[in-house]
Amino acid sequence: MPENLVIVENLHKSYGSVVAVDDVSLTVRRGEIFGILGPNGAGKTTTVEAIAGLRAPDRGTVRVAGLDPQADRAKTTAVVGVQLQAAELPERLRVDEALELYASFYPSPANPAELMEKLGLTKVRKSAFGNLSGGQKQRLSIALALIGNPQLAILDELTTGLDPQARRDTWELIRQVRDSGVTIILVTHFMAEAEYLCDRIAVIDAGRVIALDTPTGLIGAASSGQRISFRLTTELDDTLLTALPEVTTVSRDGARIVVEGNENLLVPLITTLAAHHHNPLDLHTEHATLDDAFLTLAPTP
Ligand SMILES: Nc1ncnc2c1ncn2[C@@H]1O[C@H](COP(=O)(O)OP(=O)(O)OP(=O)(O)O)[C@@H](O)[C@H]1O
Repeated sequence: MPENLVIVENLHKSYGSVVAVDDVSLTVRRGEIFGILGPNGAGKTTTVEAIAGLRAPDRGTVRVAGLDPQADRAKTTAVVGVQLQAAELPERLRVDEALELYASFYPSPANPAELMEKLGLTKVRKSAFGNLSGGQKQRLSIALALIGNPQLAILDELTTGLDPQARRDTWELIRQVRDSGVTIILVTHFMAEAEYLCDRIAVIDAGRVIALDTPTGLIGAASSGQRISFRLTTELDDTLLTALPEVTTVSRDGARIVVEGNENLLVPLITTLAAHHHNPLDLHTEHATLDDAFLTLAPTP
């Protein structure tokens, strides 16, 4: 089996005069949770729709398990499960009916009862779609993406609108799905979600991939490292600190002194302060997060 399940090369798609995807290239490895992150309108949904065979690219190539999703539509449908943004079902359709209906579209579907059990839907199997909670609707949409026994599941804006507990539960579910052997592409706006779940992330902005790395790699590449703040009751000569090779900036935030620098900042900072009889109070260290990296990579205009 090839290691790369999805290969996208130089994908381009316009809607009239709007360039949705300008030039996207990426590969998704078998067995990973691959995140696609980007601001509104960046081209994320169009990219995953092209991978699923739901959009014909204007230019470029897409391969999923060696198939061309446009030319091999039927075969691709059997390989890719899609949970797209705001998927709505008829209000009165019951959970078990929805799964049985979707199962009938696939050549070798999963067993609906087993899937309901796995996704915690057994209790609500006789409930109508319209009566489900947000979290239950989301779990049903994941179940529908998995009913065809896909190799690849595409999940778009999976946890939007869910409360923190339901979001956490969904994250655990996604990990279980991956551990059962399904490769996952996750489109998300939530940095914490991408940081927690994804093995690698492509950051897309204005139709192009502007960064592609592990969450840790992205954070390291885009941030200056560490930020430490504290108060002093003594007067500080900033040059004491700016002279340290680990320090990049020294600034003030009200009464607090804020020092930014690399990951090794803490020890030289404290020893230098102590050597000059400064006693830092209320000291906080902050590490950069994916949020910081994202704002550096794709700042809002
Ligand atoms: N069917 C369509 N017809 C015309 N323009 C479209 C269509 N679908 C998307 N667009 C435009 O293409 C651009 C990219 O849209 P796309 O939905 O791929 O971005 P996105 O990154 O998924 O955005 P969001 O995070 O807001 O869902 C946007 O400017 C959008 O308005």
